[in-house]
Amino acid sequence: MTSTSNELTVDVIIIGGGPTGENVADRAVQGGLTAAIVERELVGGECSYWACMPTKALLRDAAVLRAARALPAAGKAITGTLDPSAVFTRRDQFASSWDDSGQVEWLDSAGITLVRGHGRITGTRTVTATTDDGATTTLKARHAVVVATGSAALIPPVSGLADANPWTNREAAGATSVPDRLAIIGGGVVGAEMASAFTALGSLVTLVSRTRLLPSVEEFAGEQVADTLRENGATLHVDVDAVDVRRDDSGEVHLTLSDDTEVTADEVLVATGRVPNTKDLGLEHVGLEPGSWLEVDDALAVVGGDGQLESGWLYAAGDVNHRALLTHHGKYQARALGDLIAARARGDEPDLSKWGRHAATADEQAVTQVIFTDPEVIAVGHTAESAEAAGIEVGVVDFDLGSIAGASLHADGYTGHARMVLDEERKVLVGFTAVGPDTAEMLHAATIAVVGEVPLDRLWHAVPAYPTMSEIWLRLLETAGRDR
Ligand SMILES: Cc1cc2nc3c(=O)[nH]c(=O)nc-3n(C[C@H](O)[C@H](O)[C@H](O)COP(=O)(O)OP(=O)(O)OC[C@H]3O[C@@H](n4cnc5c(N)ncnc54)[C@H](O)[C@@H]3O)c2cc1C
Ligand SMILES: NC(=O)c1ccc[n+]([C@@H]2O[C@H](COP(=O)([O-])OP(=O)(O)OC[C@H]3O[C@@H](n4cnc5c(N)ncnc54)[C@H](O)[C@@H]3O)[C@@H](O)[C@H]2O)c1
Repeated sequence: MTSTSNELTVDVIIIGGGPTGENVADRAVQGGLTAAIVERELVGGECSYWACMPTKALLRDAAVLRAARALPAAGKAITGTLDPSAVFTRRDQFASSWDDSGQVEWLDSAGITLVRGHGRITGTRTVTATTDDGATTTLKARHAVVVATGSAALIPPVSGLADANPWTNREAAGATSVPDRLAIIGGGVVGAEMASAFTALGSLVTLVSRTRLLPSVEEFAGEQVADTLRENGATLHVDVDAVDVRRDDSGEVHLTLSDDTEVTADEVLVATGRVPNTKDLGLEHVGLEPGSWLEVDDALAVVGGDGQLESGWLYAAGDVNHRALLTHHGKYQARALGDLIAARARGDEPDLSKWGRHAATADEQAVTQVIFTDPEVIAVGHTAESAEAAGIEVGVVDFDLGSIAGASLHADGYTGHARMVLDEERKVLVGFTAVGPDTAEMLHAATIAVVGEVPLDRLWHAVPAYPTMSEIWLRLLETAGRDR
């Protein structure tokens, strides 16, 4: 059988049909351009099938159960335990049973062309997509090529680990049974969320972390999550590395830690960060290093290379540019970039000023994140430490979230904490972090305050309703003092 080869010319080619790629294409089409997405696996990307959605579905039932158990009468009404198979069934729905036909329908309805296959840059404004059976499509872009190929789990060079058949986020998100004993290497967001999920599902979890738990957020938040994990039966080894991992003939996995502790488990999950999906992308054709994160300028145009990129036709958005490895930030970049490519195609100058239409300023000043652990962590903008490092005149204001009337109504024994980080010179909020059950939906108020650079004296006029947990804002302001 001979393989087929096709040719296609469009205005914009997007390699990678994850949330970022889909949104770049959508905005470009809305801007009057034609767009084609090249996707080698499932349209919808890591987020839809092996990351955000399925993992949050694994966590949700346990969160509801906990909330009910925190109230005496509701708690009494709960007579059973969590049924993992029912959790997995609902998770399957949220991963669309790993079938992307719904997303493909959406692409059709949005007027975006889908080309199945592995995309490689083969020249200036040229991408070749190759399917598993060797069929190729050569795509030419009139205006731009966007790399939105995302990231994959990093398997660190720990002796024996790669041969021990470790789980990555894919096996954890798609688990069909609950291991009796689960070892997790990595105490970042994936490690902490999956420790919460599998502890609730019934695994005996042992988490090994090189750093304190959740090192990217304020220390108090990681500490409360660590305390809760321990209370729920997990074992945490912090400030140690896994140095050796072996799976024996019986299927058990044995980990040796840098402090000589031995851990035995049924499965080991690697959650030690991400690598960019750029290894086999043809980057060498434009003088870039295969396997590297793609560095971009303010317009999200890829910088470096051997001179072929000078006319600014190659862009990178989402995880692959390493600005903020979060779906909502990838989509935010995508909206700015799709509009920017359309503007440049019309001959218009993009608006790259701070907070301008085509600038992804929030990636630098207001990254938002909800960590769906037990309890949840919410964060926007700076931590006290990162504000200090950025040369800001830092003011830190803390308050006990559990002492807010709304929180004590929400759950008996509610425990939580909140911090605002102030720029004392400009008298604005530059960061906010809180930890506590059911805080996720409280994040956006903080985001608006940070992005809007709302002066502190105006924030006093944003009156939180009584008795809600949002009264934390009033208490933080009172603690800061009106004449600060
Ligand atoms: C366990 C886990 C949980 C997470 N939870 C959250 C969360 O709750 N909230 C949140 O905001 N973020 C979360 N994230 C992060 C989030 O998943 C990523 O930030 C997001 O998926 C990035 O989107 P993207 O479009 O840039 O890349 P991806 O979603 O990785 O999509 C890239 C697409 O490109 C395709 N591709 C790659 N190379 C090629 C090629 N050469 N040719 C053709 N196609 C290619 C891939 O098949 C994929 O479909 C989580 C991550 C993990 C690992
Ligand atoms: N709710 C969410 O928003 C959400 C959920 C999951 C993942 N994500 C995103 O996915 C990305 C990847 O998450 P992640 O947890 O894999 O990475 P991460 O960078 O957040 O954490 C990795 C952790 O592993 C540790 N580590 C690295 N090598 C190690 C080793 N050899 N031994 C022991 N520990 C080691 C690091 O010190 C770090 O604490 C994050 O950037 C995160 O933003 C977001």
